[in-house]
Amino acid sequence: MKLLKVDSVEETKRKMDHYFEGISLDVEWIDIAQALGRIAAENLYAQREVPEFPRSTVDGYAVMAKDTYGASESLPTFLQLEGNVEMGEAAAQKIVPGKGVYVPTGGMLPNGADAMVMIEYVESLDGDTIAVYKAVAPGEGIMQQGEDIQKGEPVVAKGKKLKPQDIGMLAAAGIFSIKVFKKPRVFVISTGDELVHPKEETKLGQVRDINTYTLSAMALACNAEVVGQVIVRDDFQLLQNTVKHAIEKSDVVVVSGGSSVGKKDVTAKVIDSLGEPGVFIHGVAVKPGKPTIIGRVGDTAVFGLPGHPVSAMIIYKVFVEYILRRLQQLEEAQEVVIYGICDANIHSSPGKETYQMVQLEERDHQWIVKPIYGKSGAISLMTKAHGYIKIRENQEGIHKGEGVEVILL
Ligand SMILES: Nc1nc2c(c(=O)[nH]1)N[C@H]1C(S)=C(S)[C@@H](COP(=O)(O)OP(=O)(O)OC[C@H]3O[C@@H](n4cnc5c(N)ncnc54)[C@H](O)[C@@H]3O)O[C@H]1N2
Ligand code: MOO
Repeated sequence: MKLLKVDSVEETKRKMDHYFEGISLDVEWIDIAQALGRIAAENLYAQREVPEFPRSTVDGYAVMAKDTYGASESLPTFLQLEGNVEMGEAAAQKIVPGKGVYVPTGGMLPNGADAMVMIEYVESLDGDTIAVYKAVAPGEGIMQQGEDIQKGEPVVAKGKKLKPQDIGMLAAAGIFSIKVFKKPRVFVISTGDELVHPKEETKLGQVRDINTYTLSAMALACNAEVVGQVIVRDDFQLLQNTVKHAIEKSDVVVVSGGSSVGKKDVTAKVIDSLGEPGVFIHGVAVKPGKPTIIGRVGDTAVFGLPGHPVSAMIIYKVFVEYILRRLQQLEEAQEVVIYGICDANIHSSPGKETYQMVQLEERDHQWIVKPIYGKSGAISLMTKAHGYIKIRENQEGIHKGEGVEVILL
């Protein structure tokens, strides 16, 4: 019987790993200025060291630390001033015992100097002599050559999603053009005889399409490119033509609706009709979202998500994002998790991994996690939720007062 035997979440992920073994996105070269959110397709190593010369981290005087030993507010050390270092210019001076040179923050440290005394602890006496009122240790107030980045050091690993700081790091390390994975192309289809475009007037019984909007937005949030967004009737031929076209244009096709086993639920048959290996999952032990379909046609992943807007979003997060991460060989988990204390007992569905929507409230420096309830057709549930908790299939719900992990939405 269909949908009576379903796979667990772990089994489903294992099967996805198996069916998508060796499939990944093509790569392209881009300028680092365009690389935010893109995923590095190779390990990158620094082409230069940073800083390229020892620099002062304060406004003050470059000295030999040992000249300042014993100096204090009541007993200063007197040094001969050897002029200034200018910003952006090489330091021409050489520090020998008994000498000091003025260096601004970021300026080059003259040869021989091994510490900086901040200007606050120095008095300029006659233009040639300075009184130093504080002892400094070697290395104080200095950033050594190569201290930030060593030449040849790994700066970005393959599979890293690039953040603003990574782009700054690449610029500093002398890398301006990088190989990244192409953005995954996602095609979103809503199927249902009842569905109409949300701008249209409806007749009784018709339903305005929500899923192409939420699912496309979720794809964009994962840095994917949305290459199609359409509504199709529950008609085998029509859906087959649309999914066939979508497969040709994309890496991931997401069909919502028609995933169950009703007479008009044709998504699984359509996927199977379009090529090998076809559907390898129909039914997952999750709540919501049990009738989930996952297949592969050629190198394209094809998903049949439950039509209910909440279920479609949850299944997208759990399985479509999993495949998007896999295709891009993304290293880090994308989920942002926080810890809190559950404010009420939560029931689970034995044998199913349950995703419970929650709201968060900060109380006494702690996050209080409150379950919120609604039908899986109610999109408002998702807008009210700050996140969700996962209750494992063998876990008997959660007790009030228990600590839980919340995955933020
Ligand atoms: N005999 C069984 N029936 C059902 C089972 C089951 O295990 N055995 N599972 C139920 C569950 S759970 C779900 S979820 C649904 C999923 O069914 P479908 O994927 O076939 O979804 P539809 O019937 O097409 O739609 C469900 C519901 O959602 C509305 N919908 C669909 N698409 C959209 C859209 N793009 N925007 C807004 N709303 C949409 C649709 O009008 C329906 O009300 O199956 C159960 N049945
Ligand atoms: O599992 Mo269905 O997704 O609850 O409505």
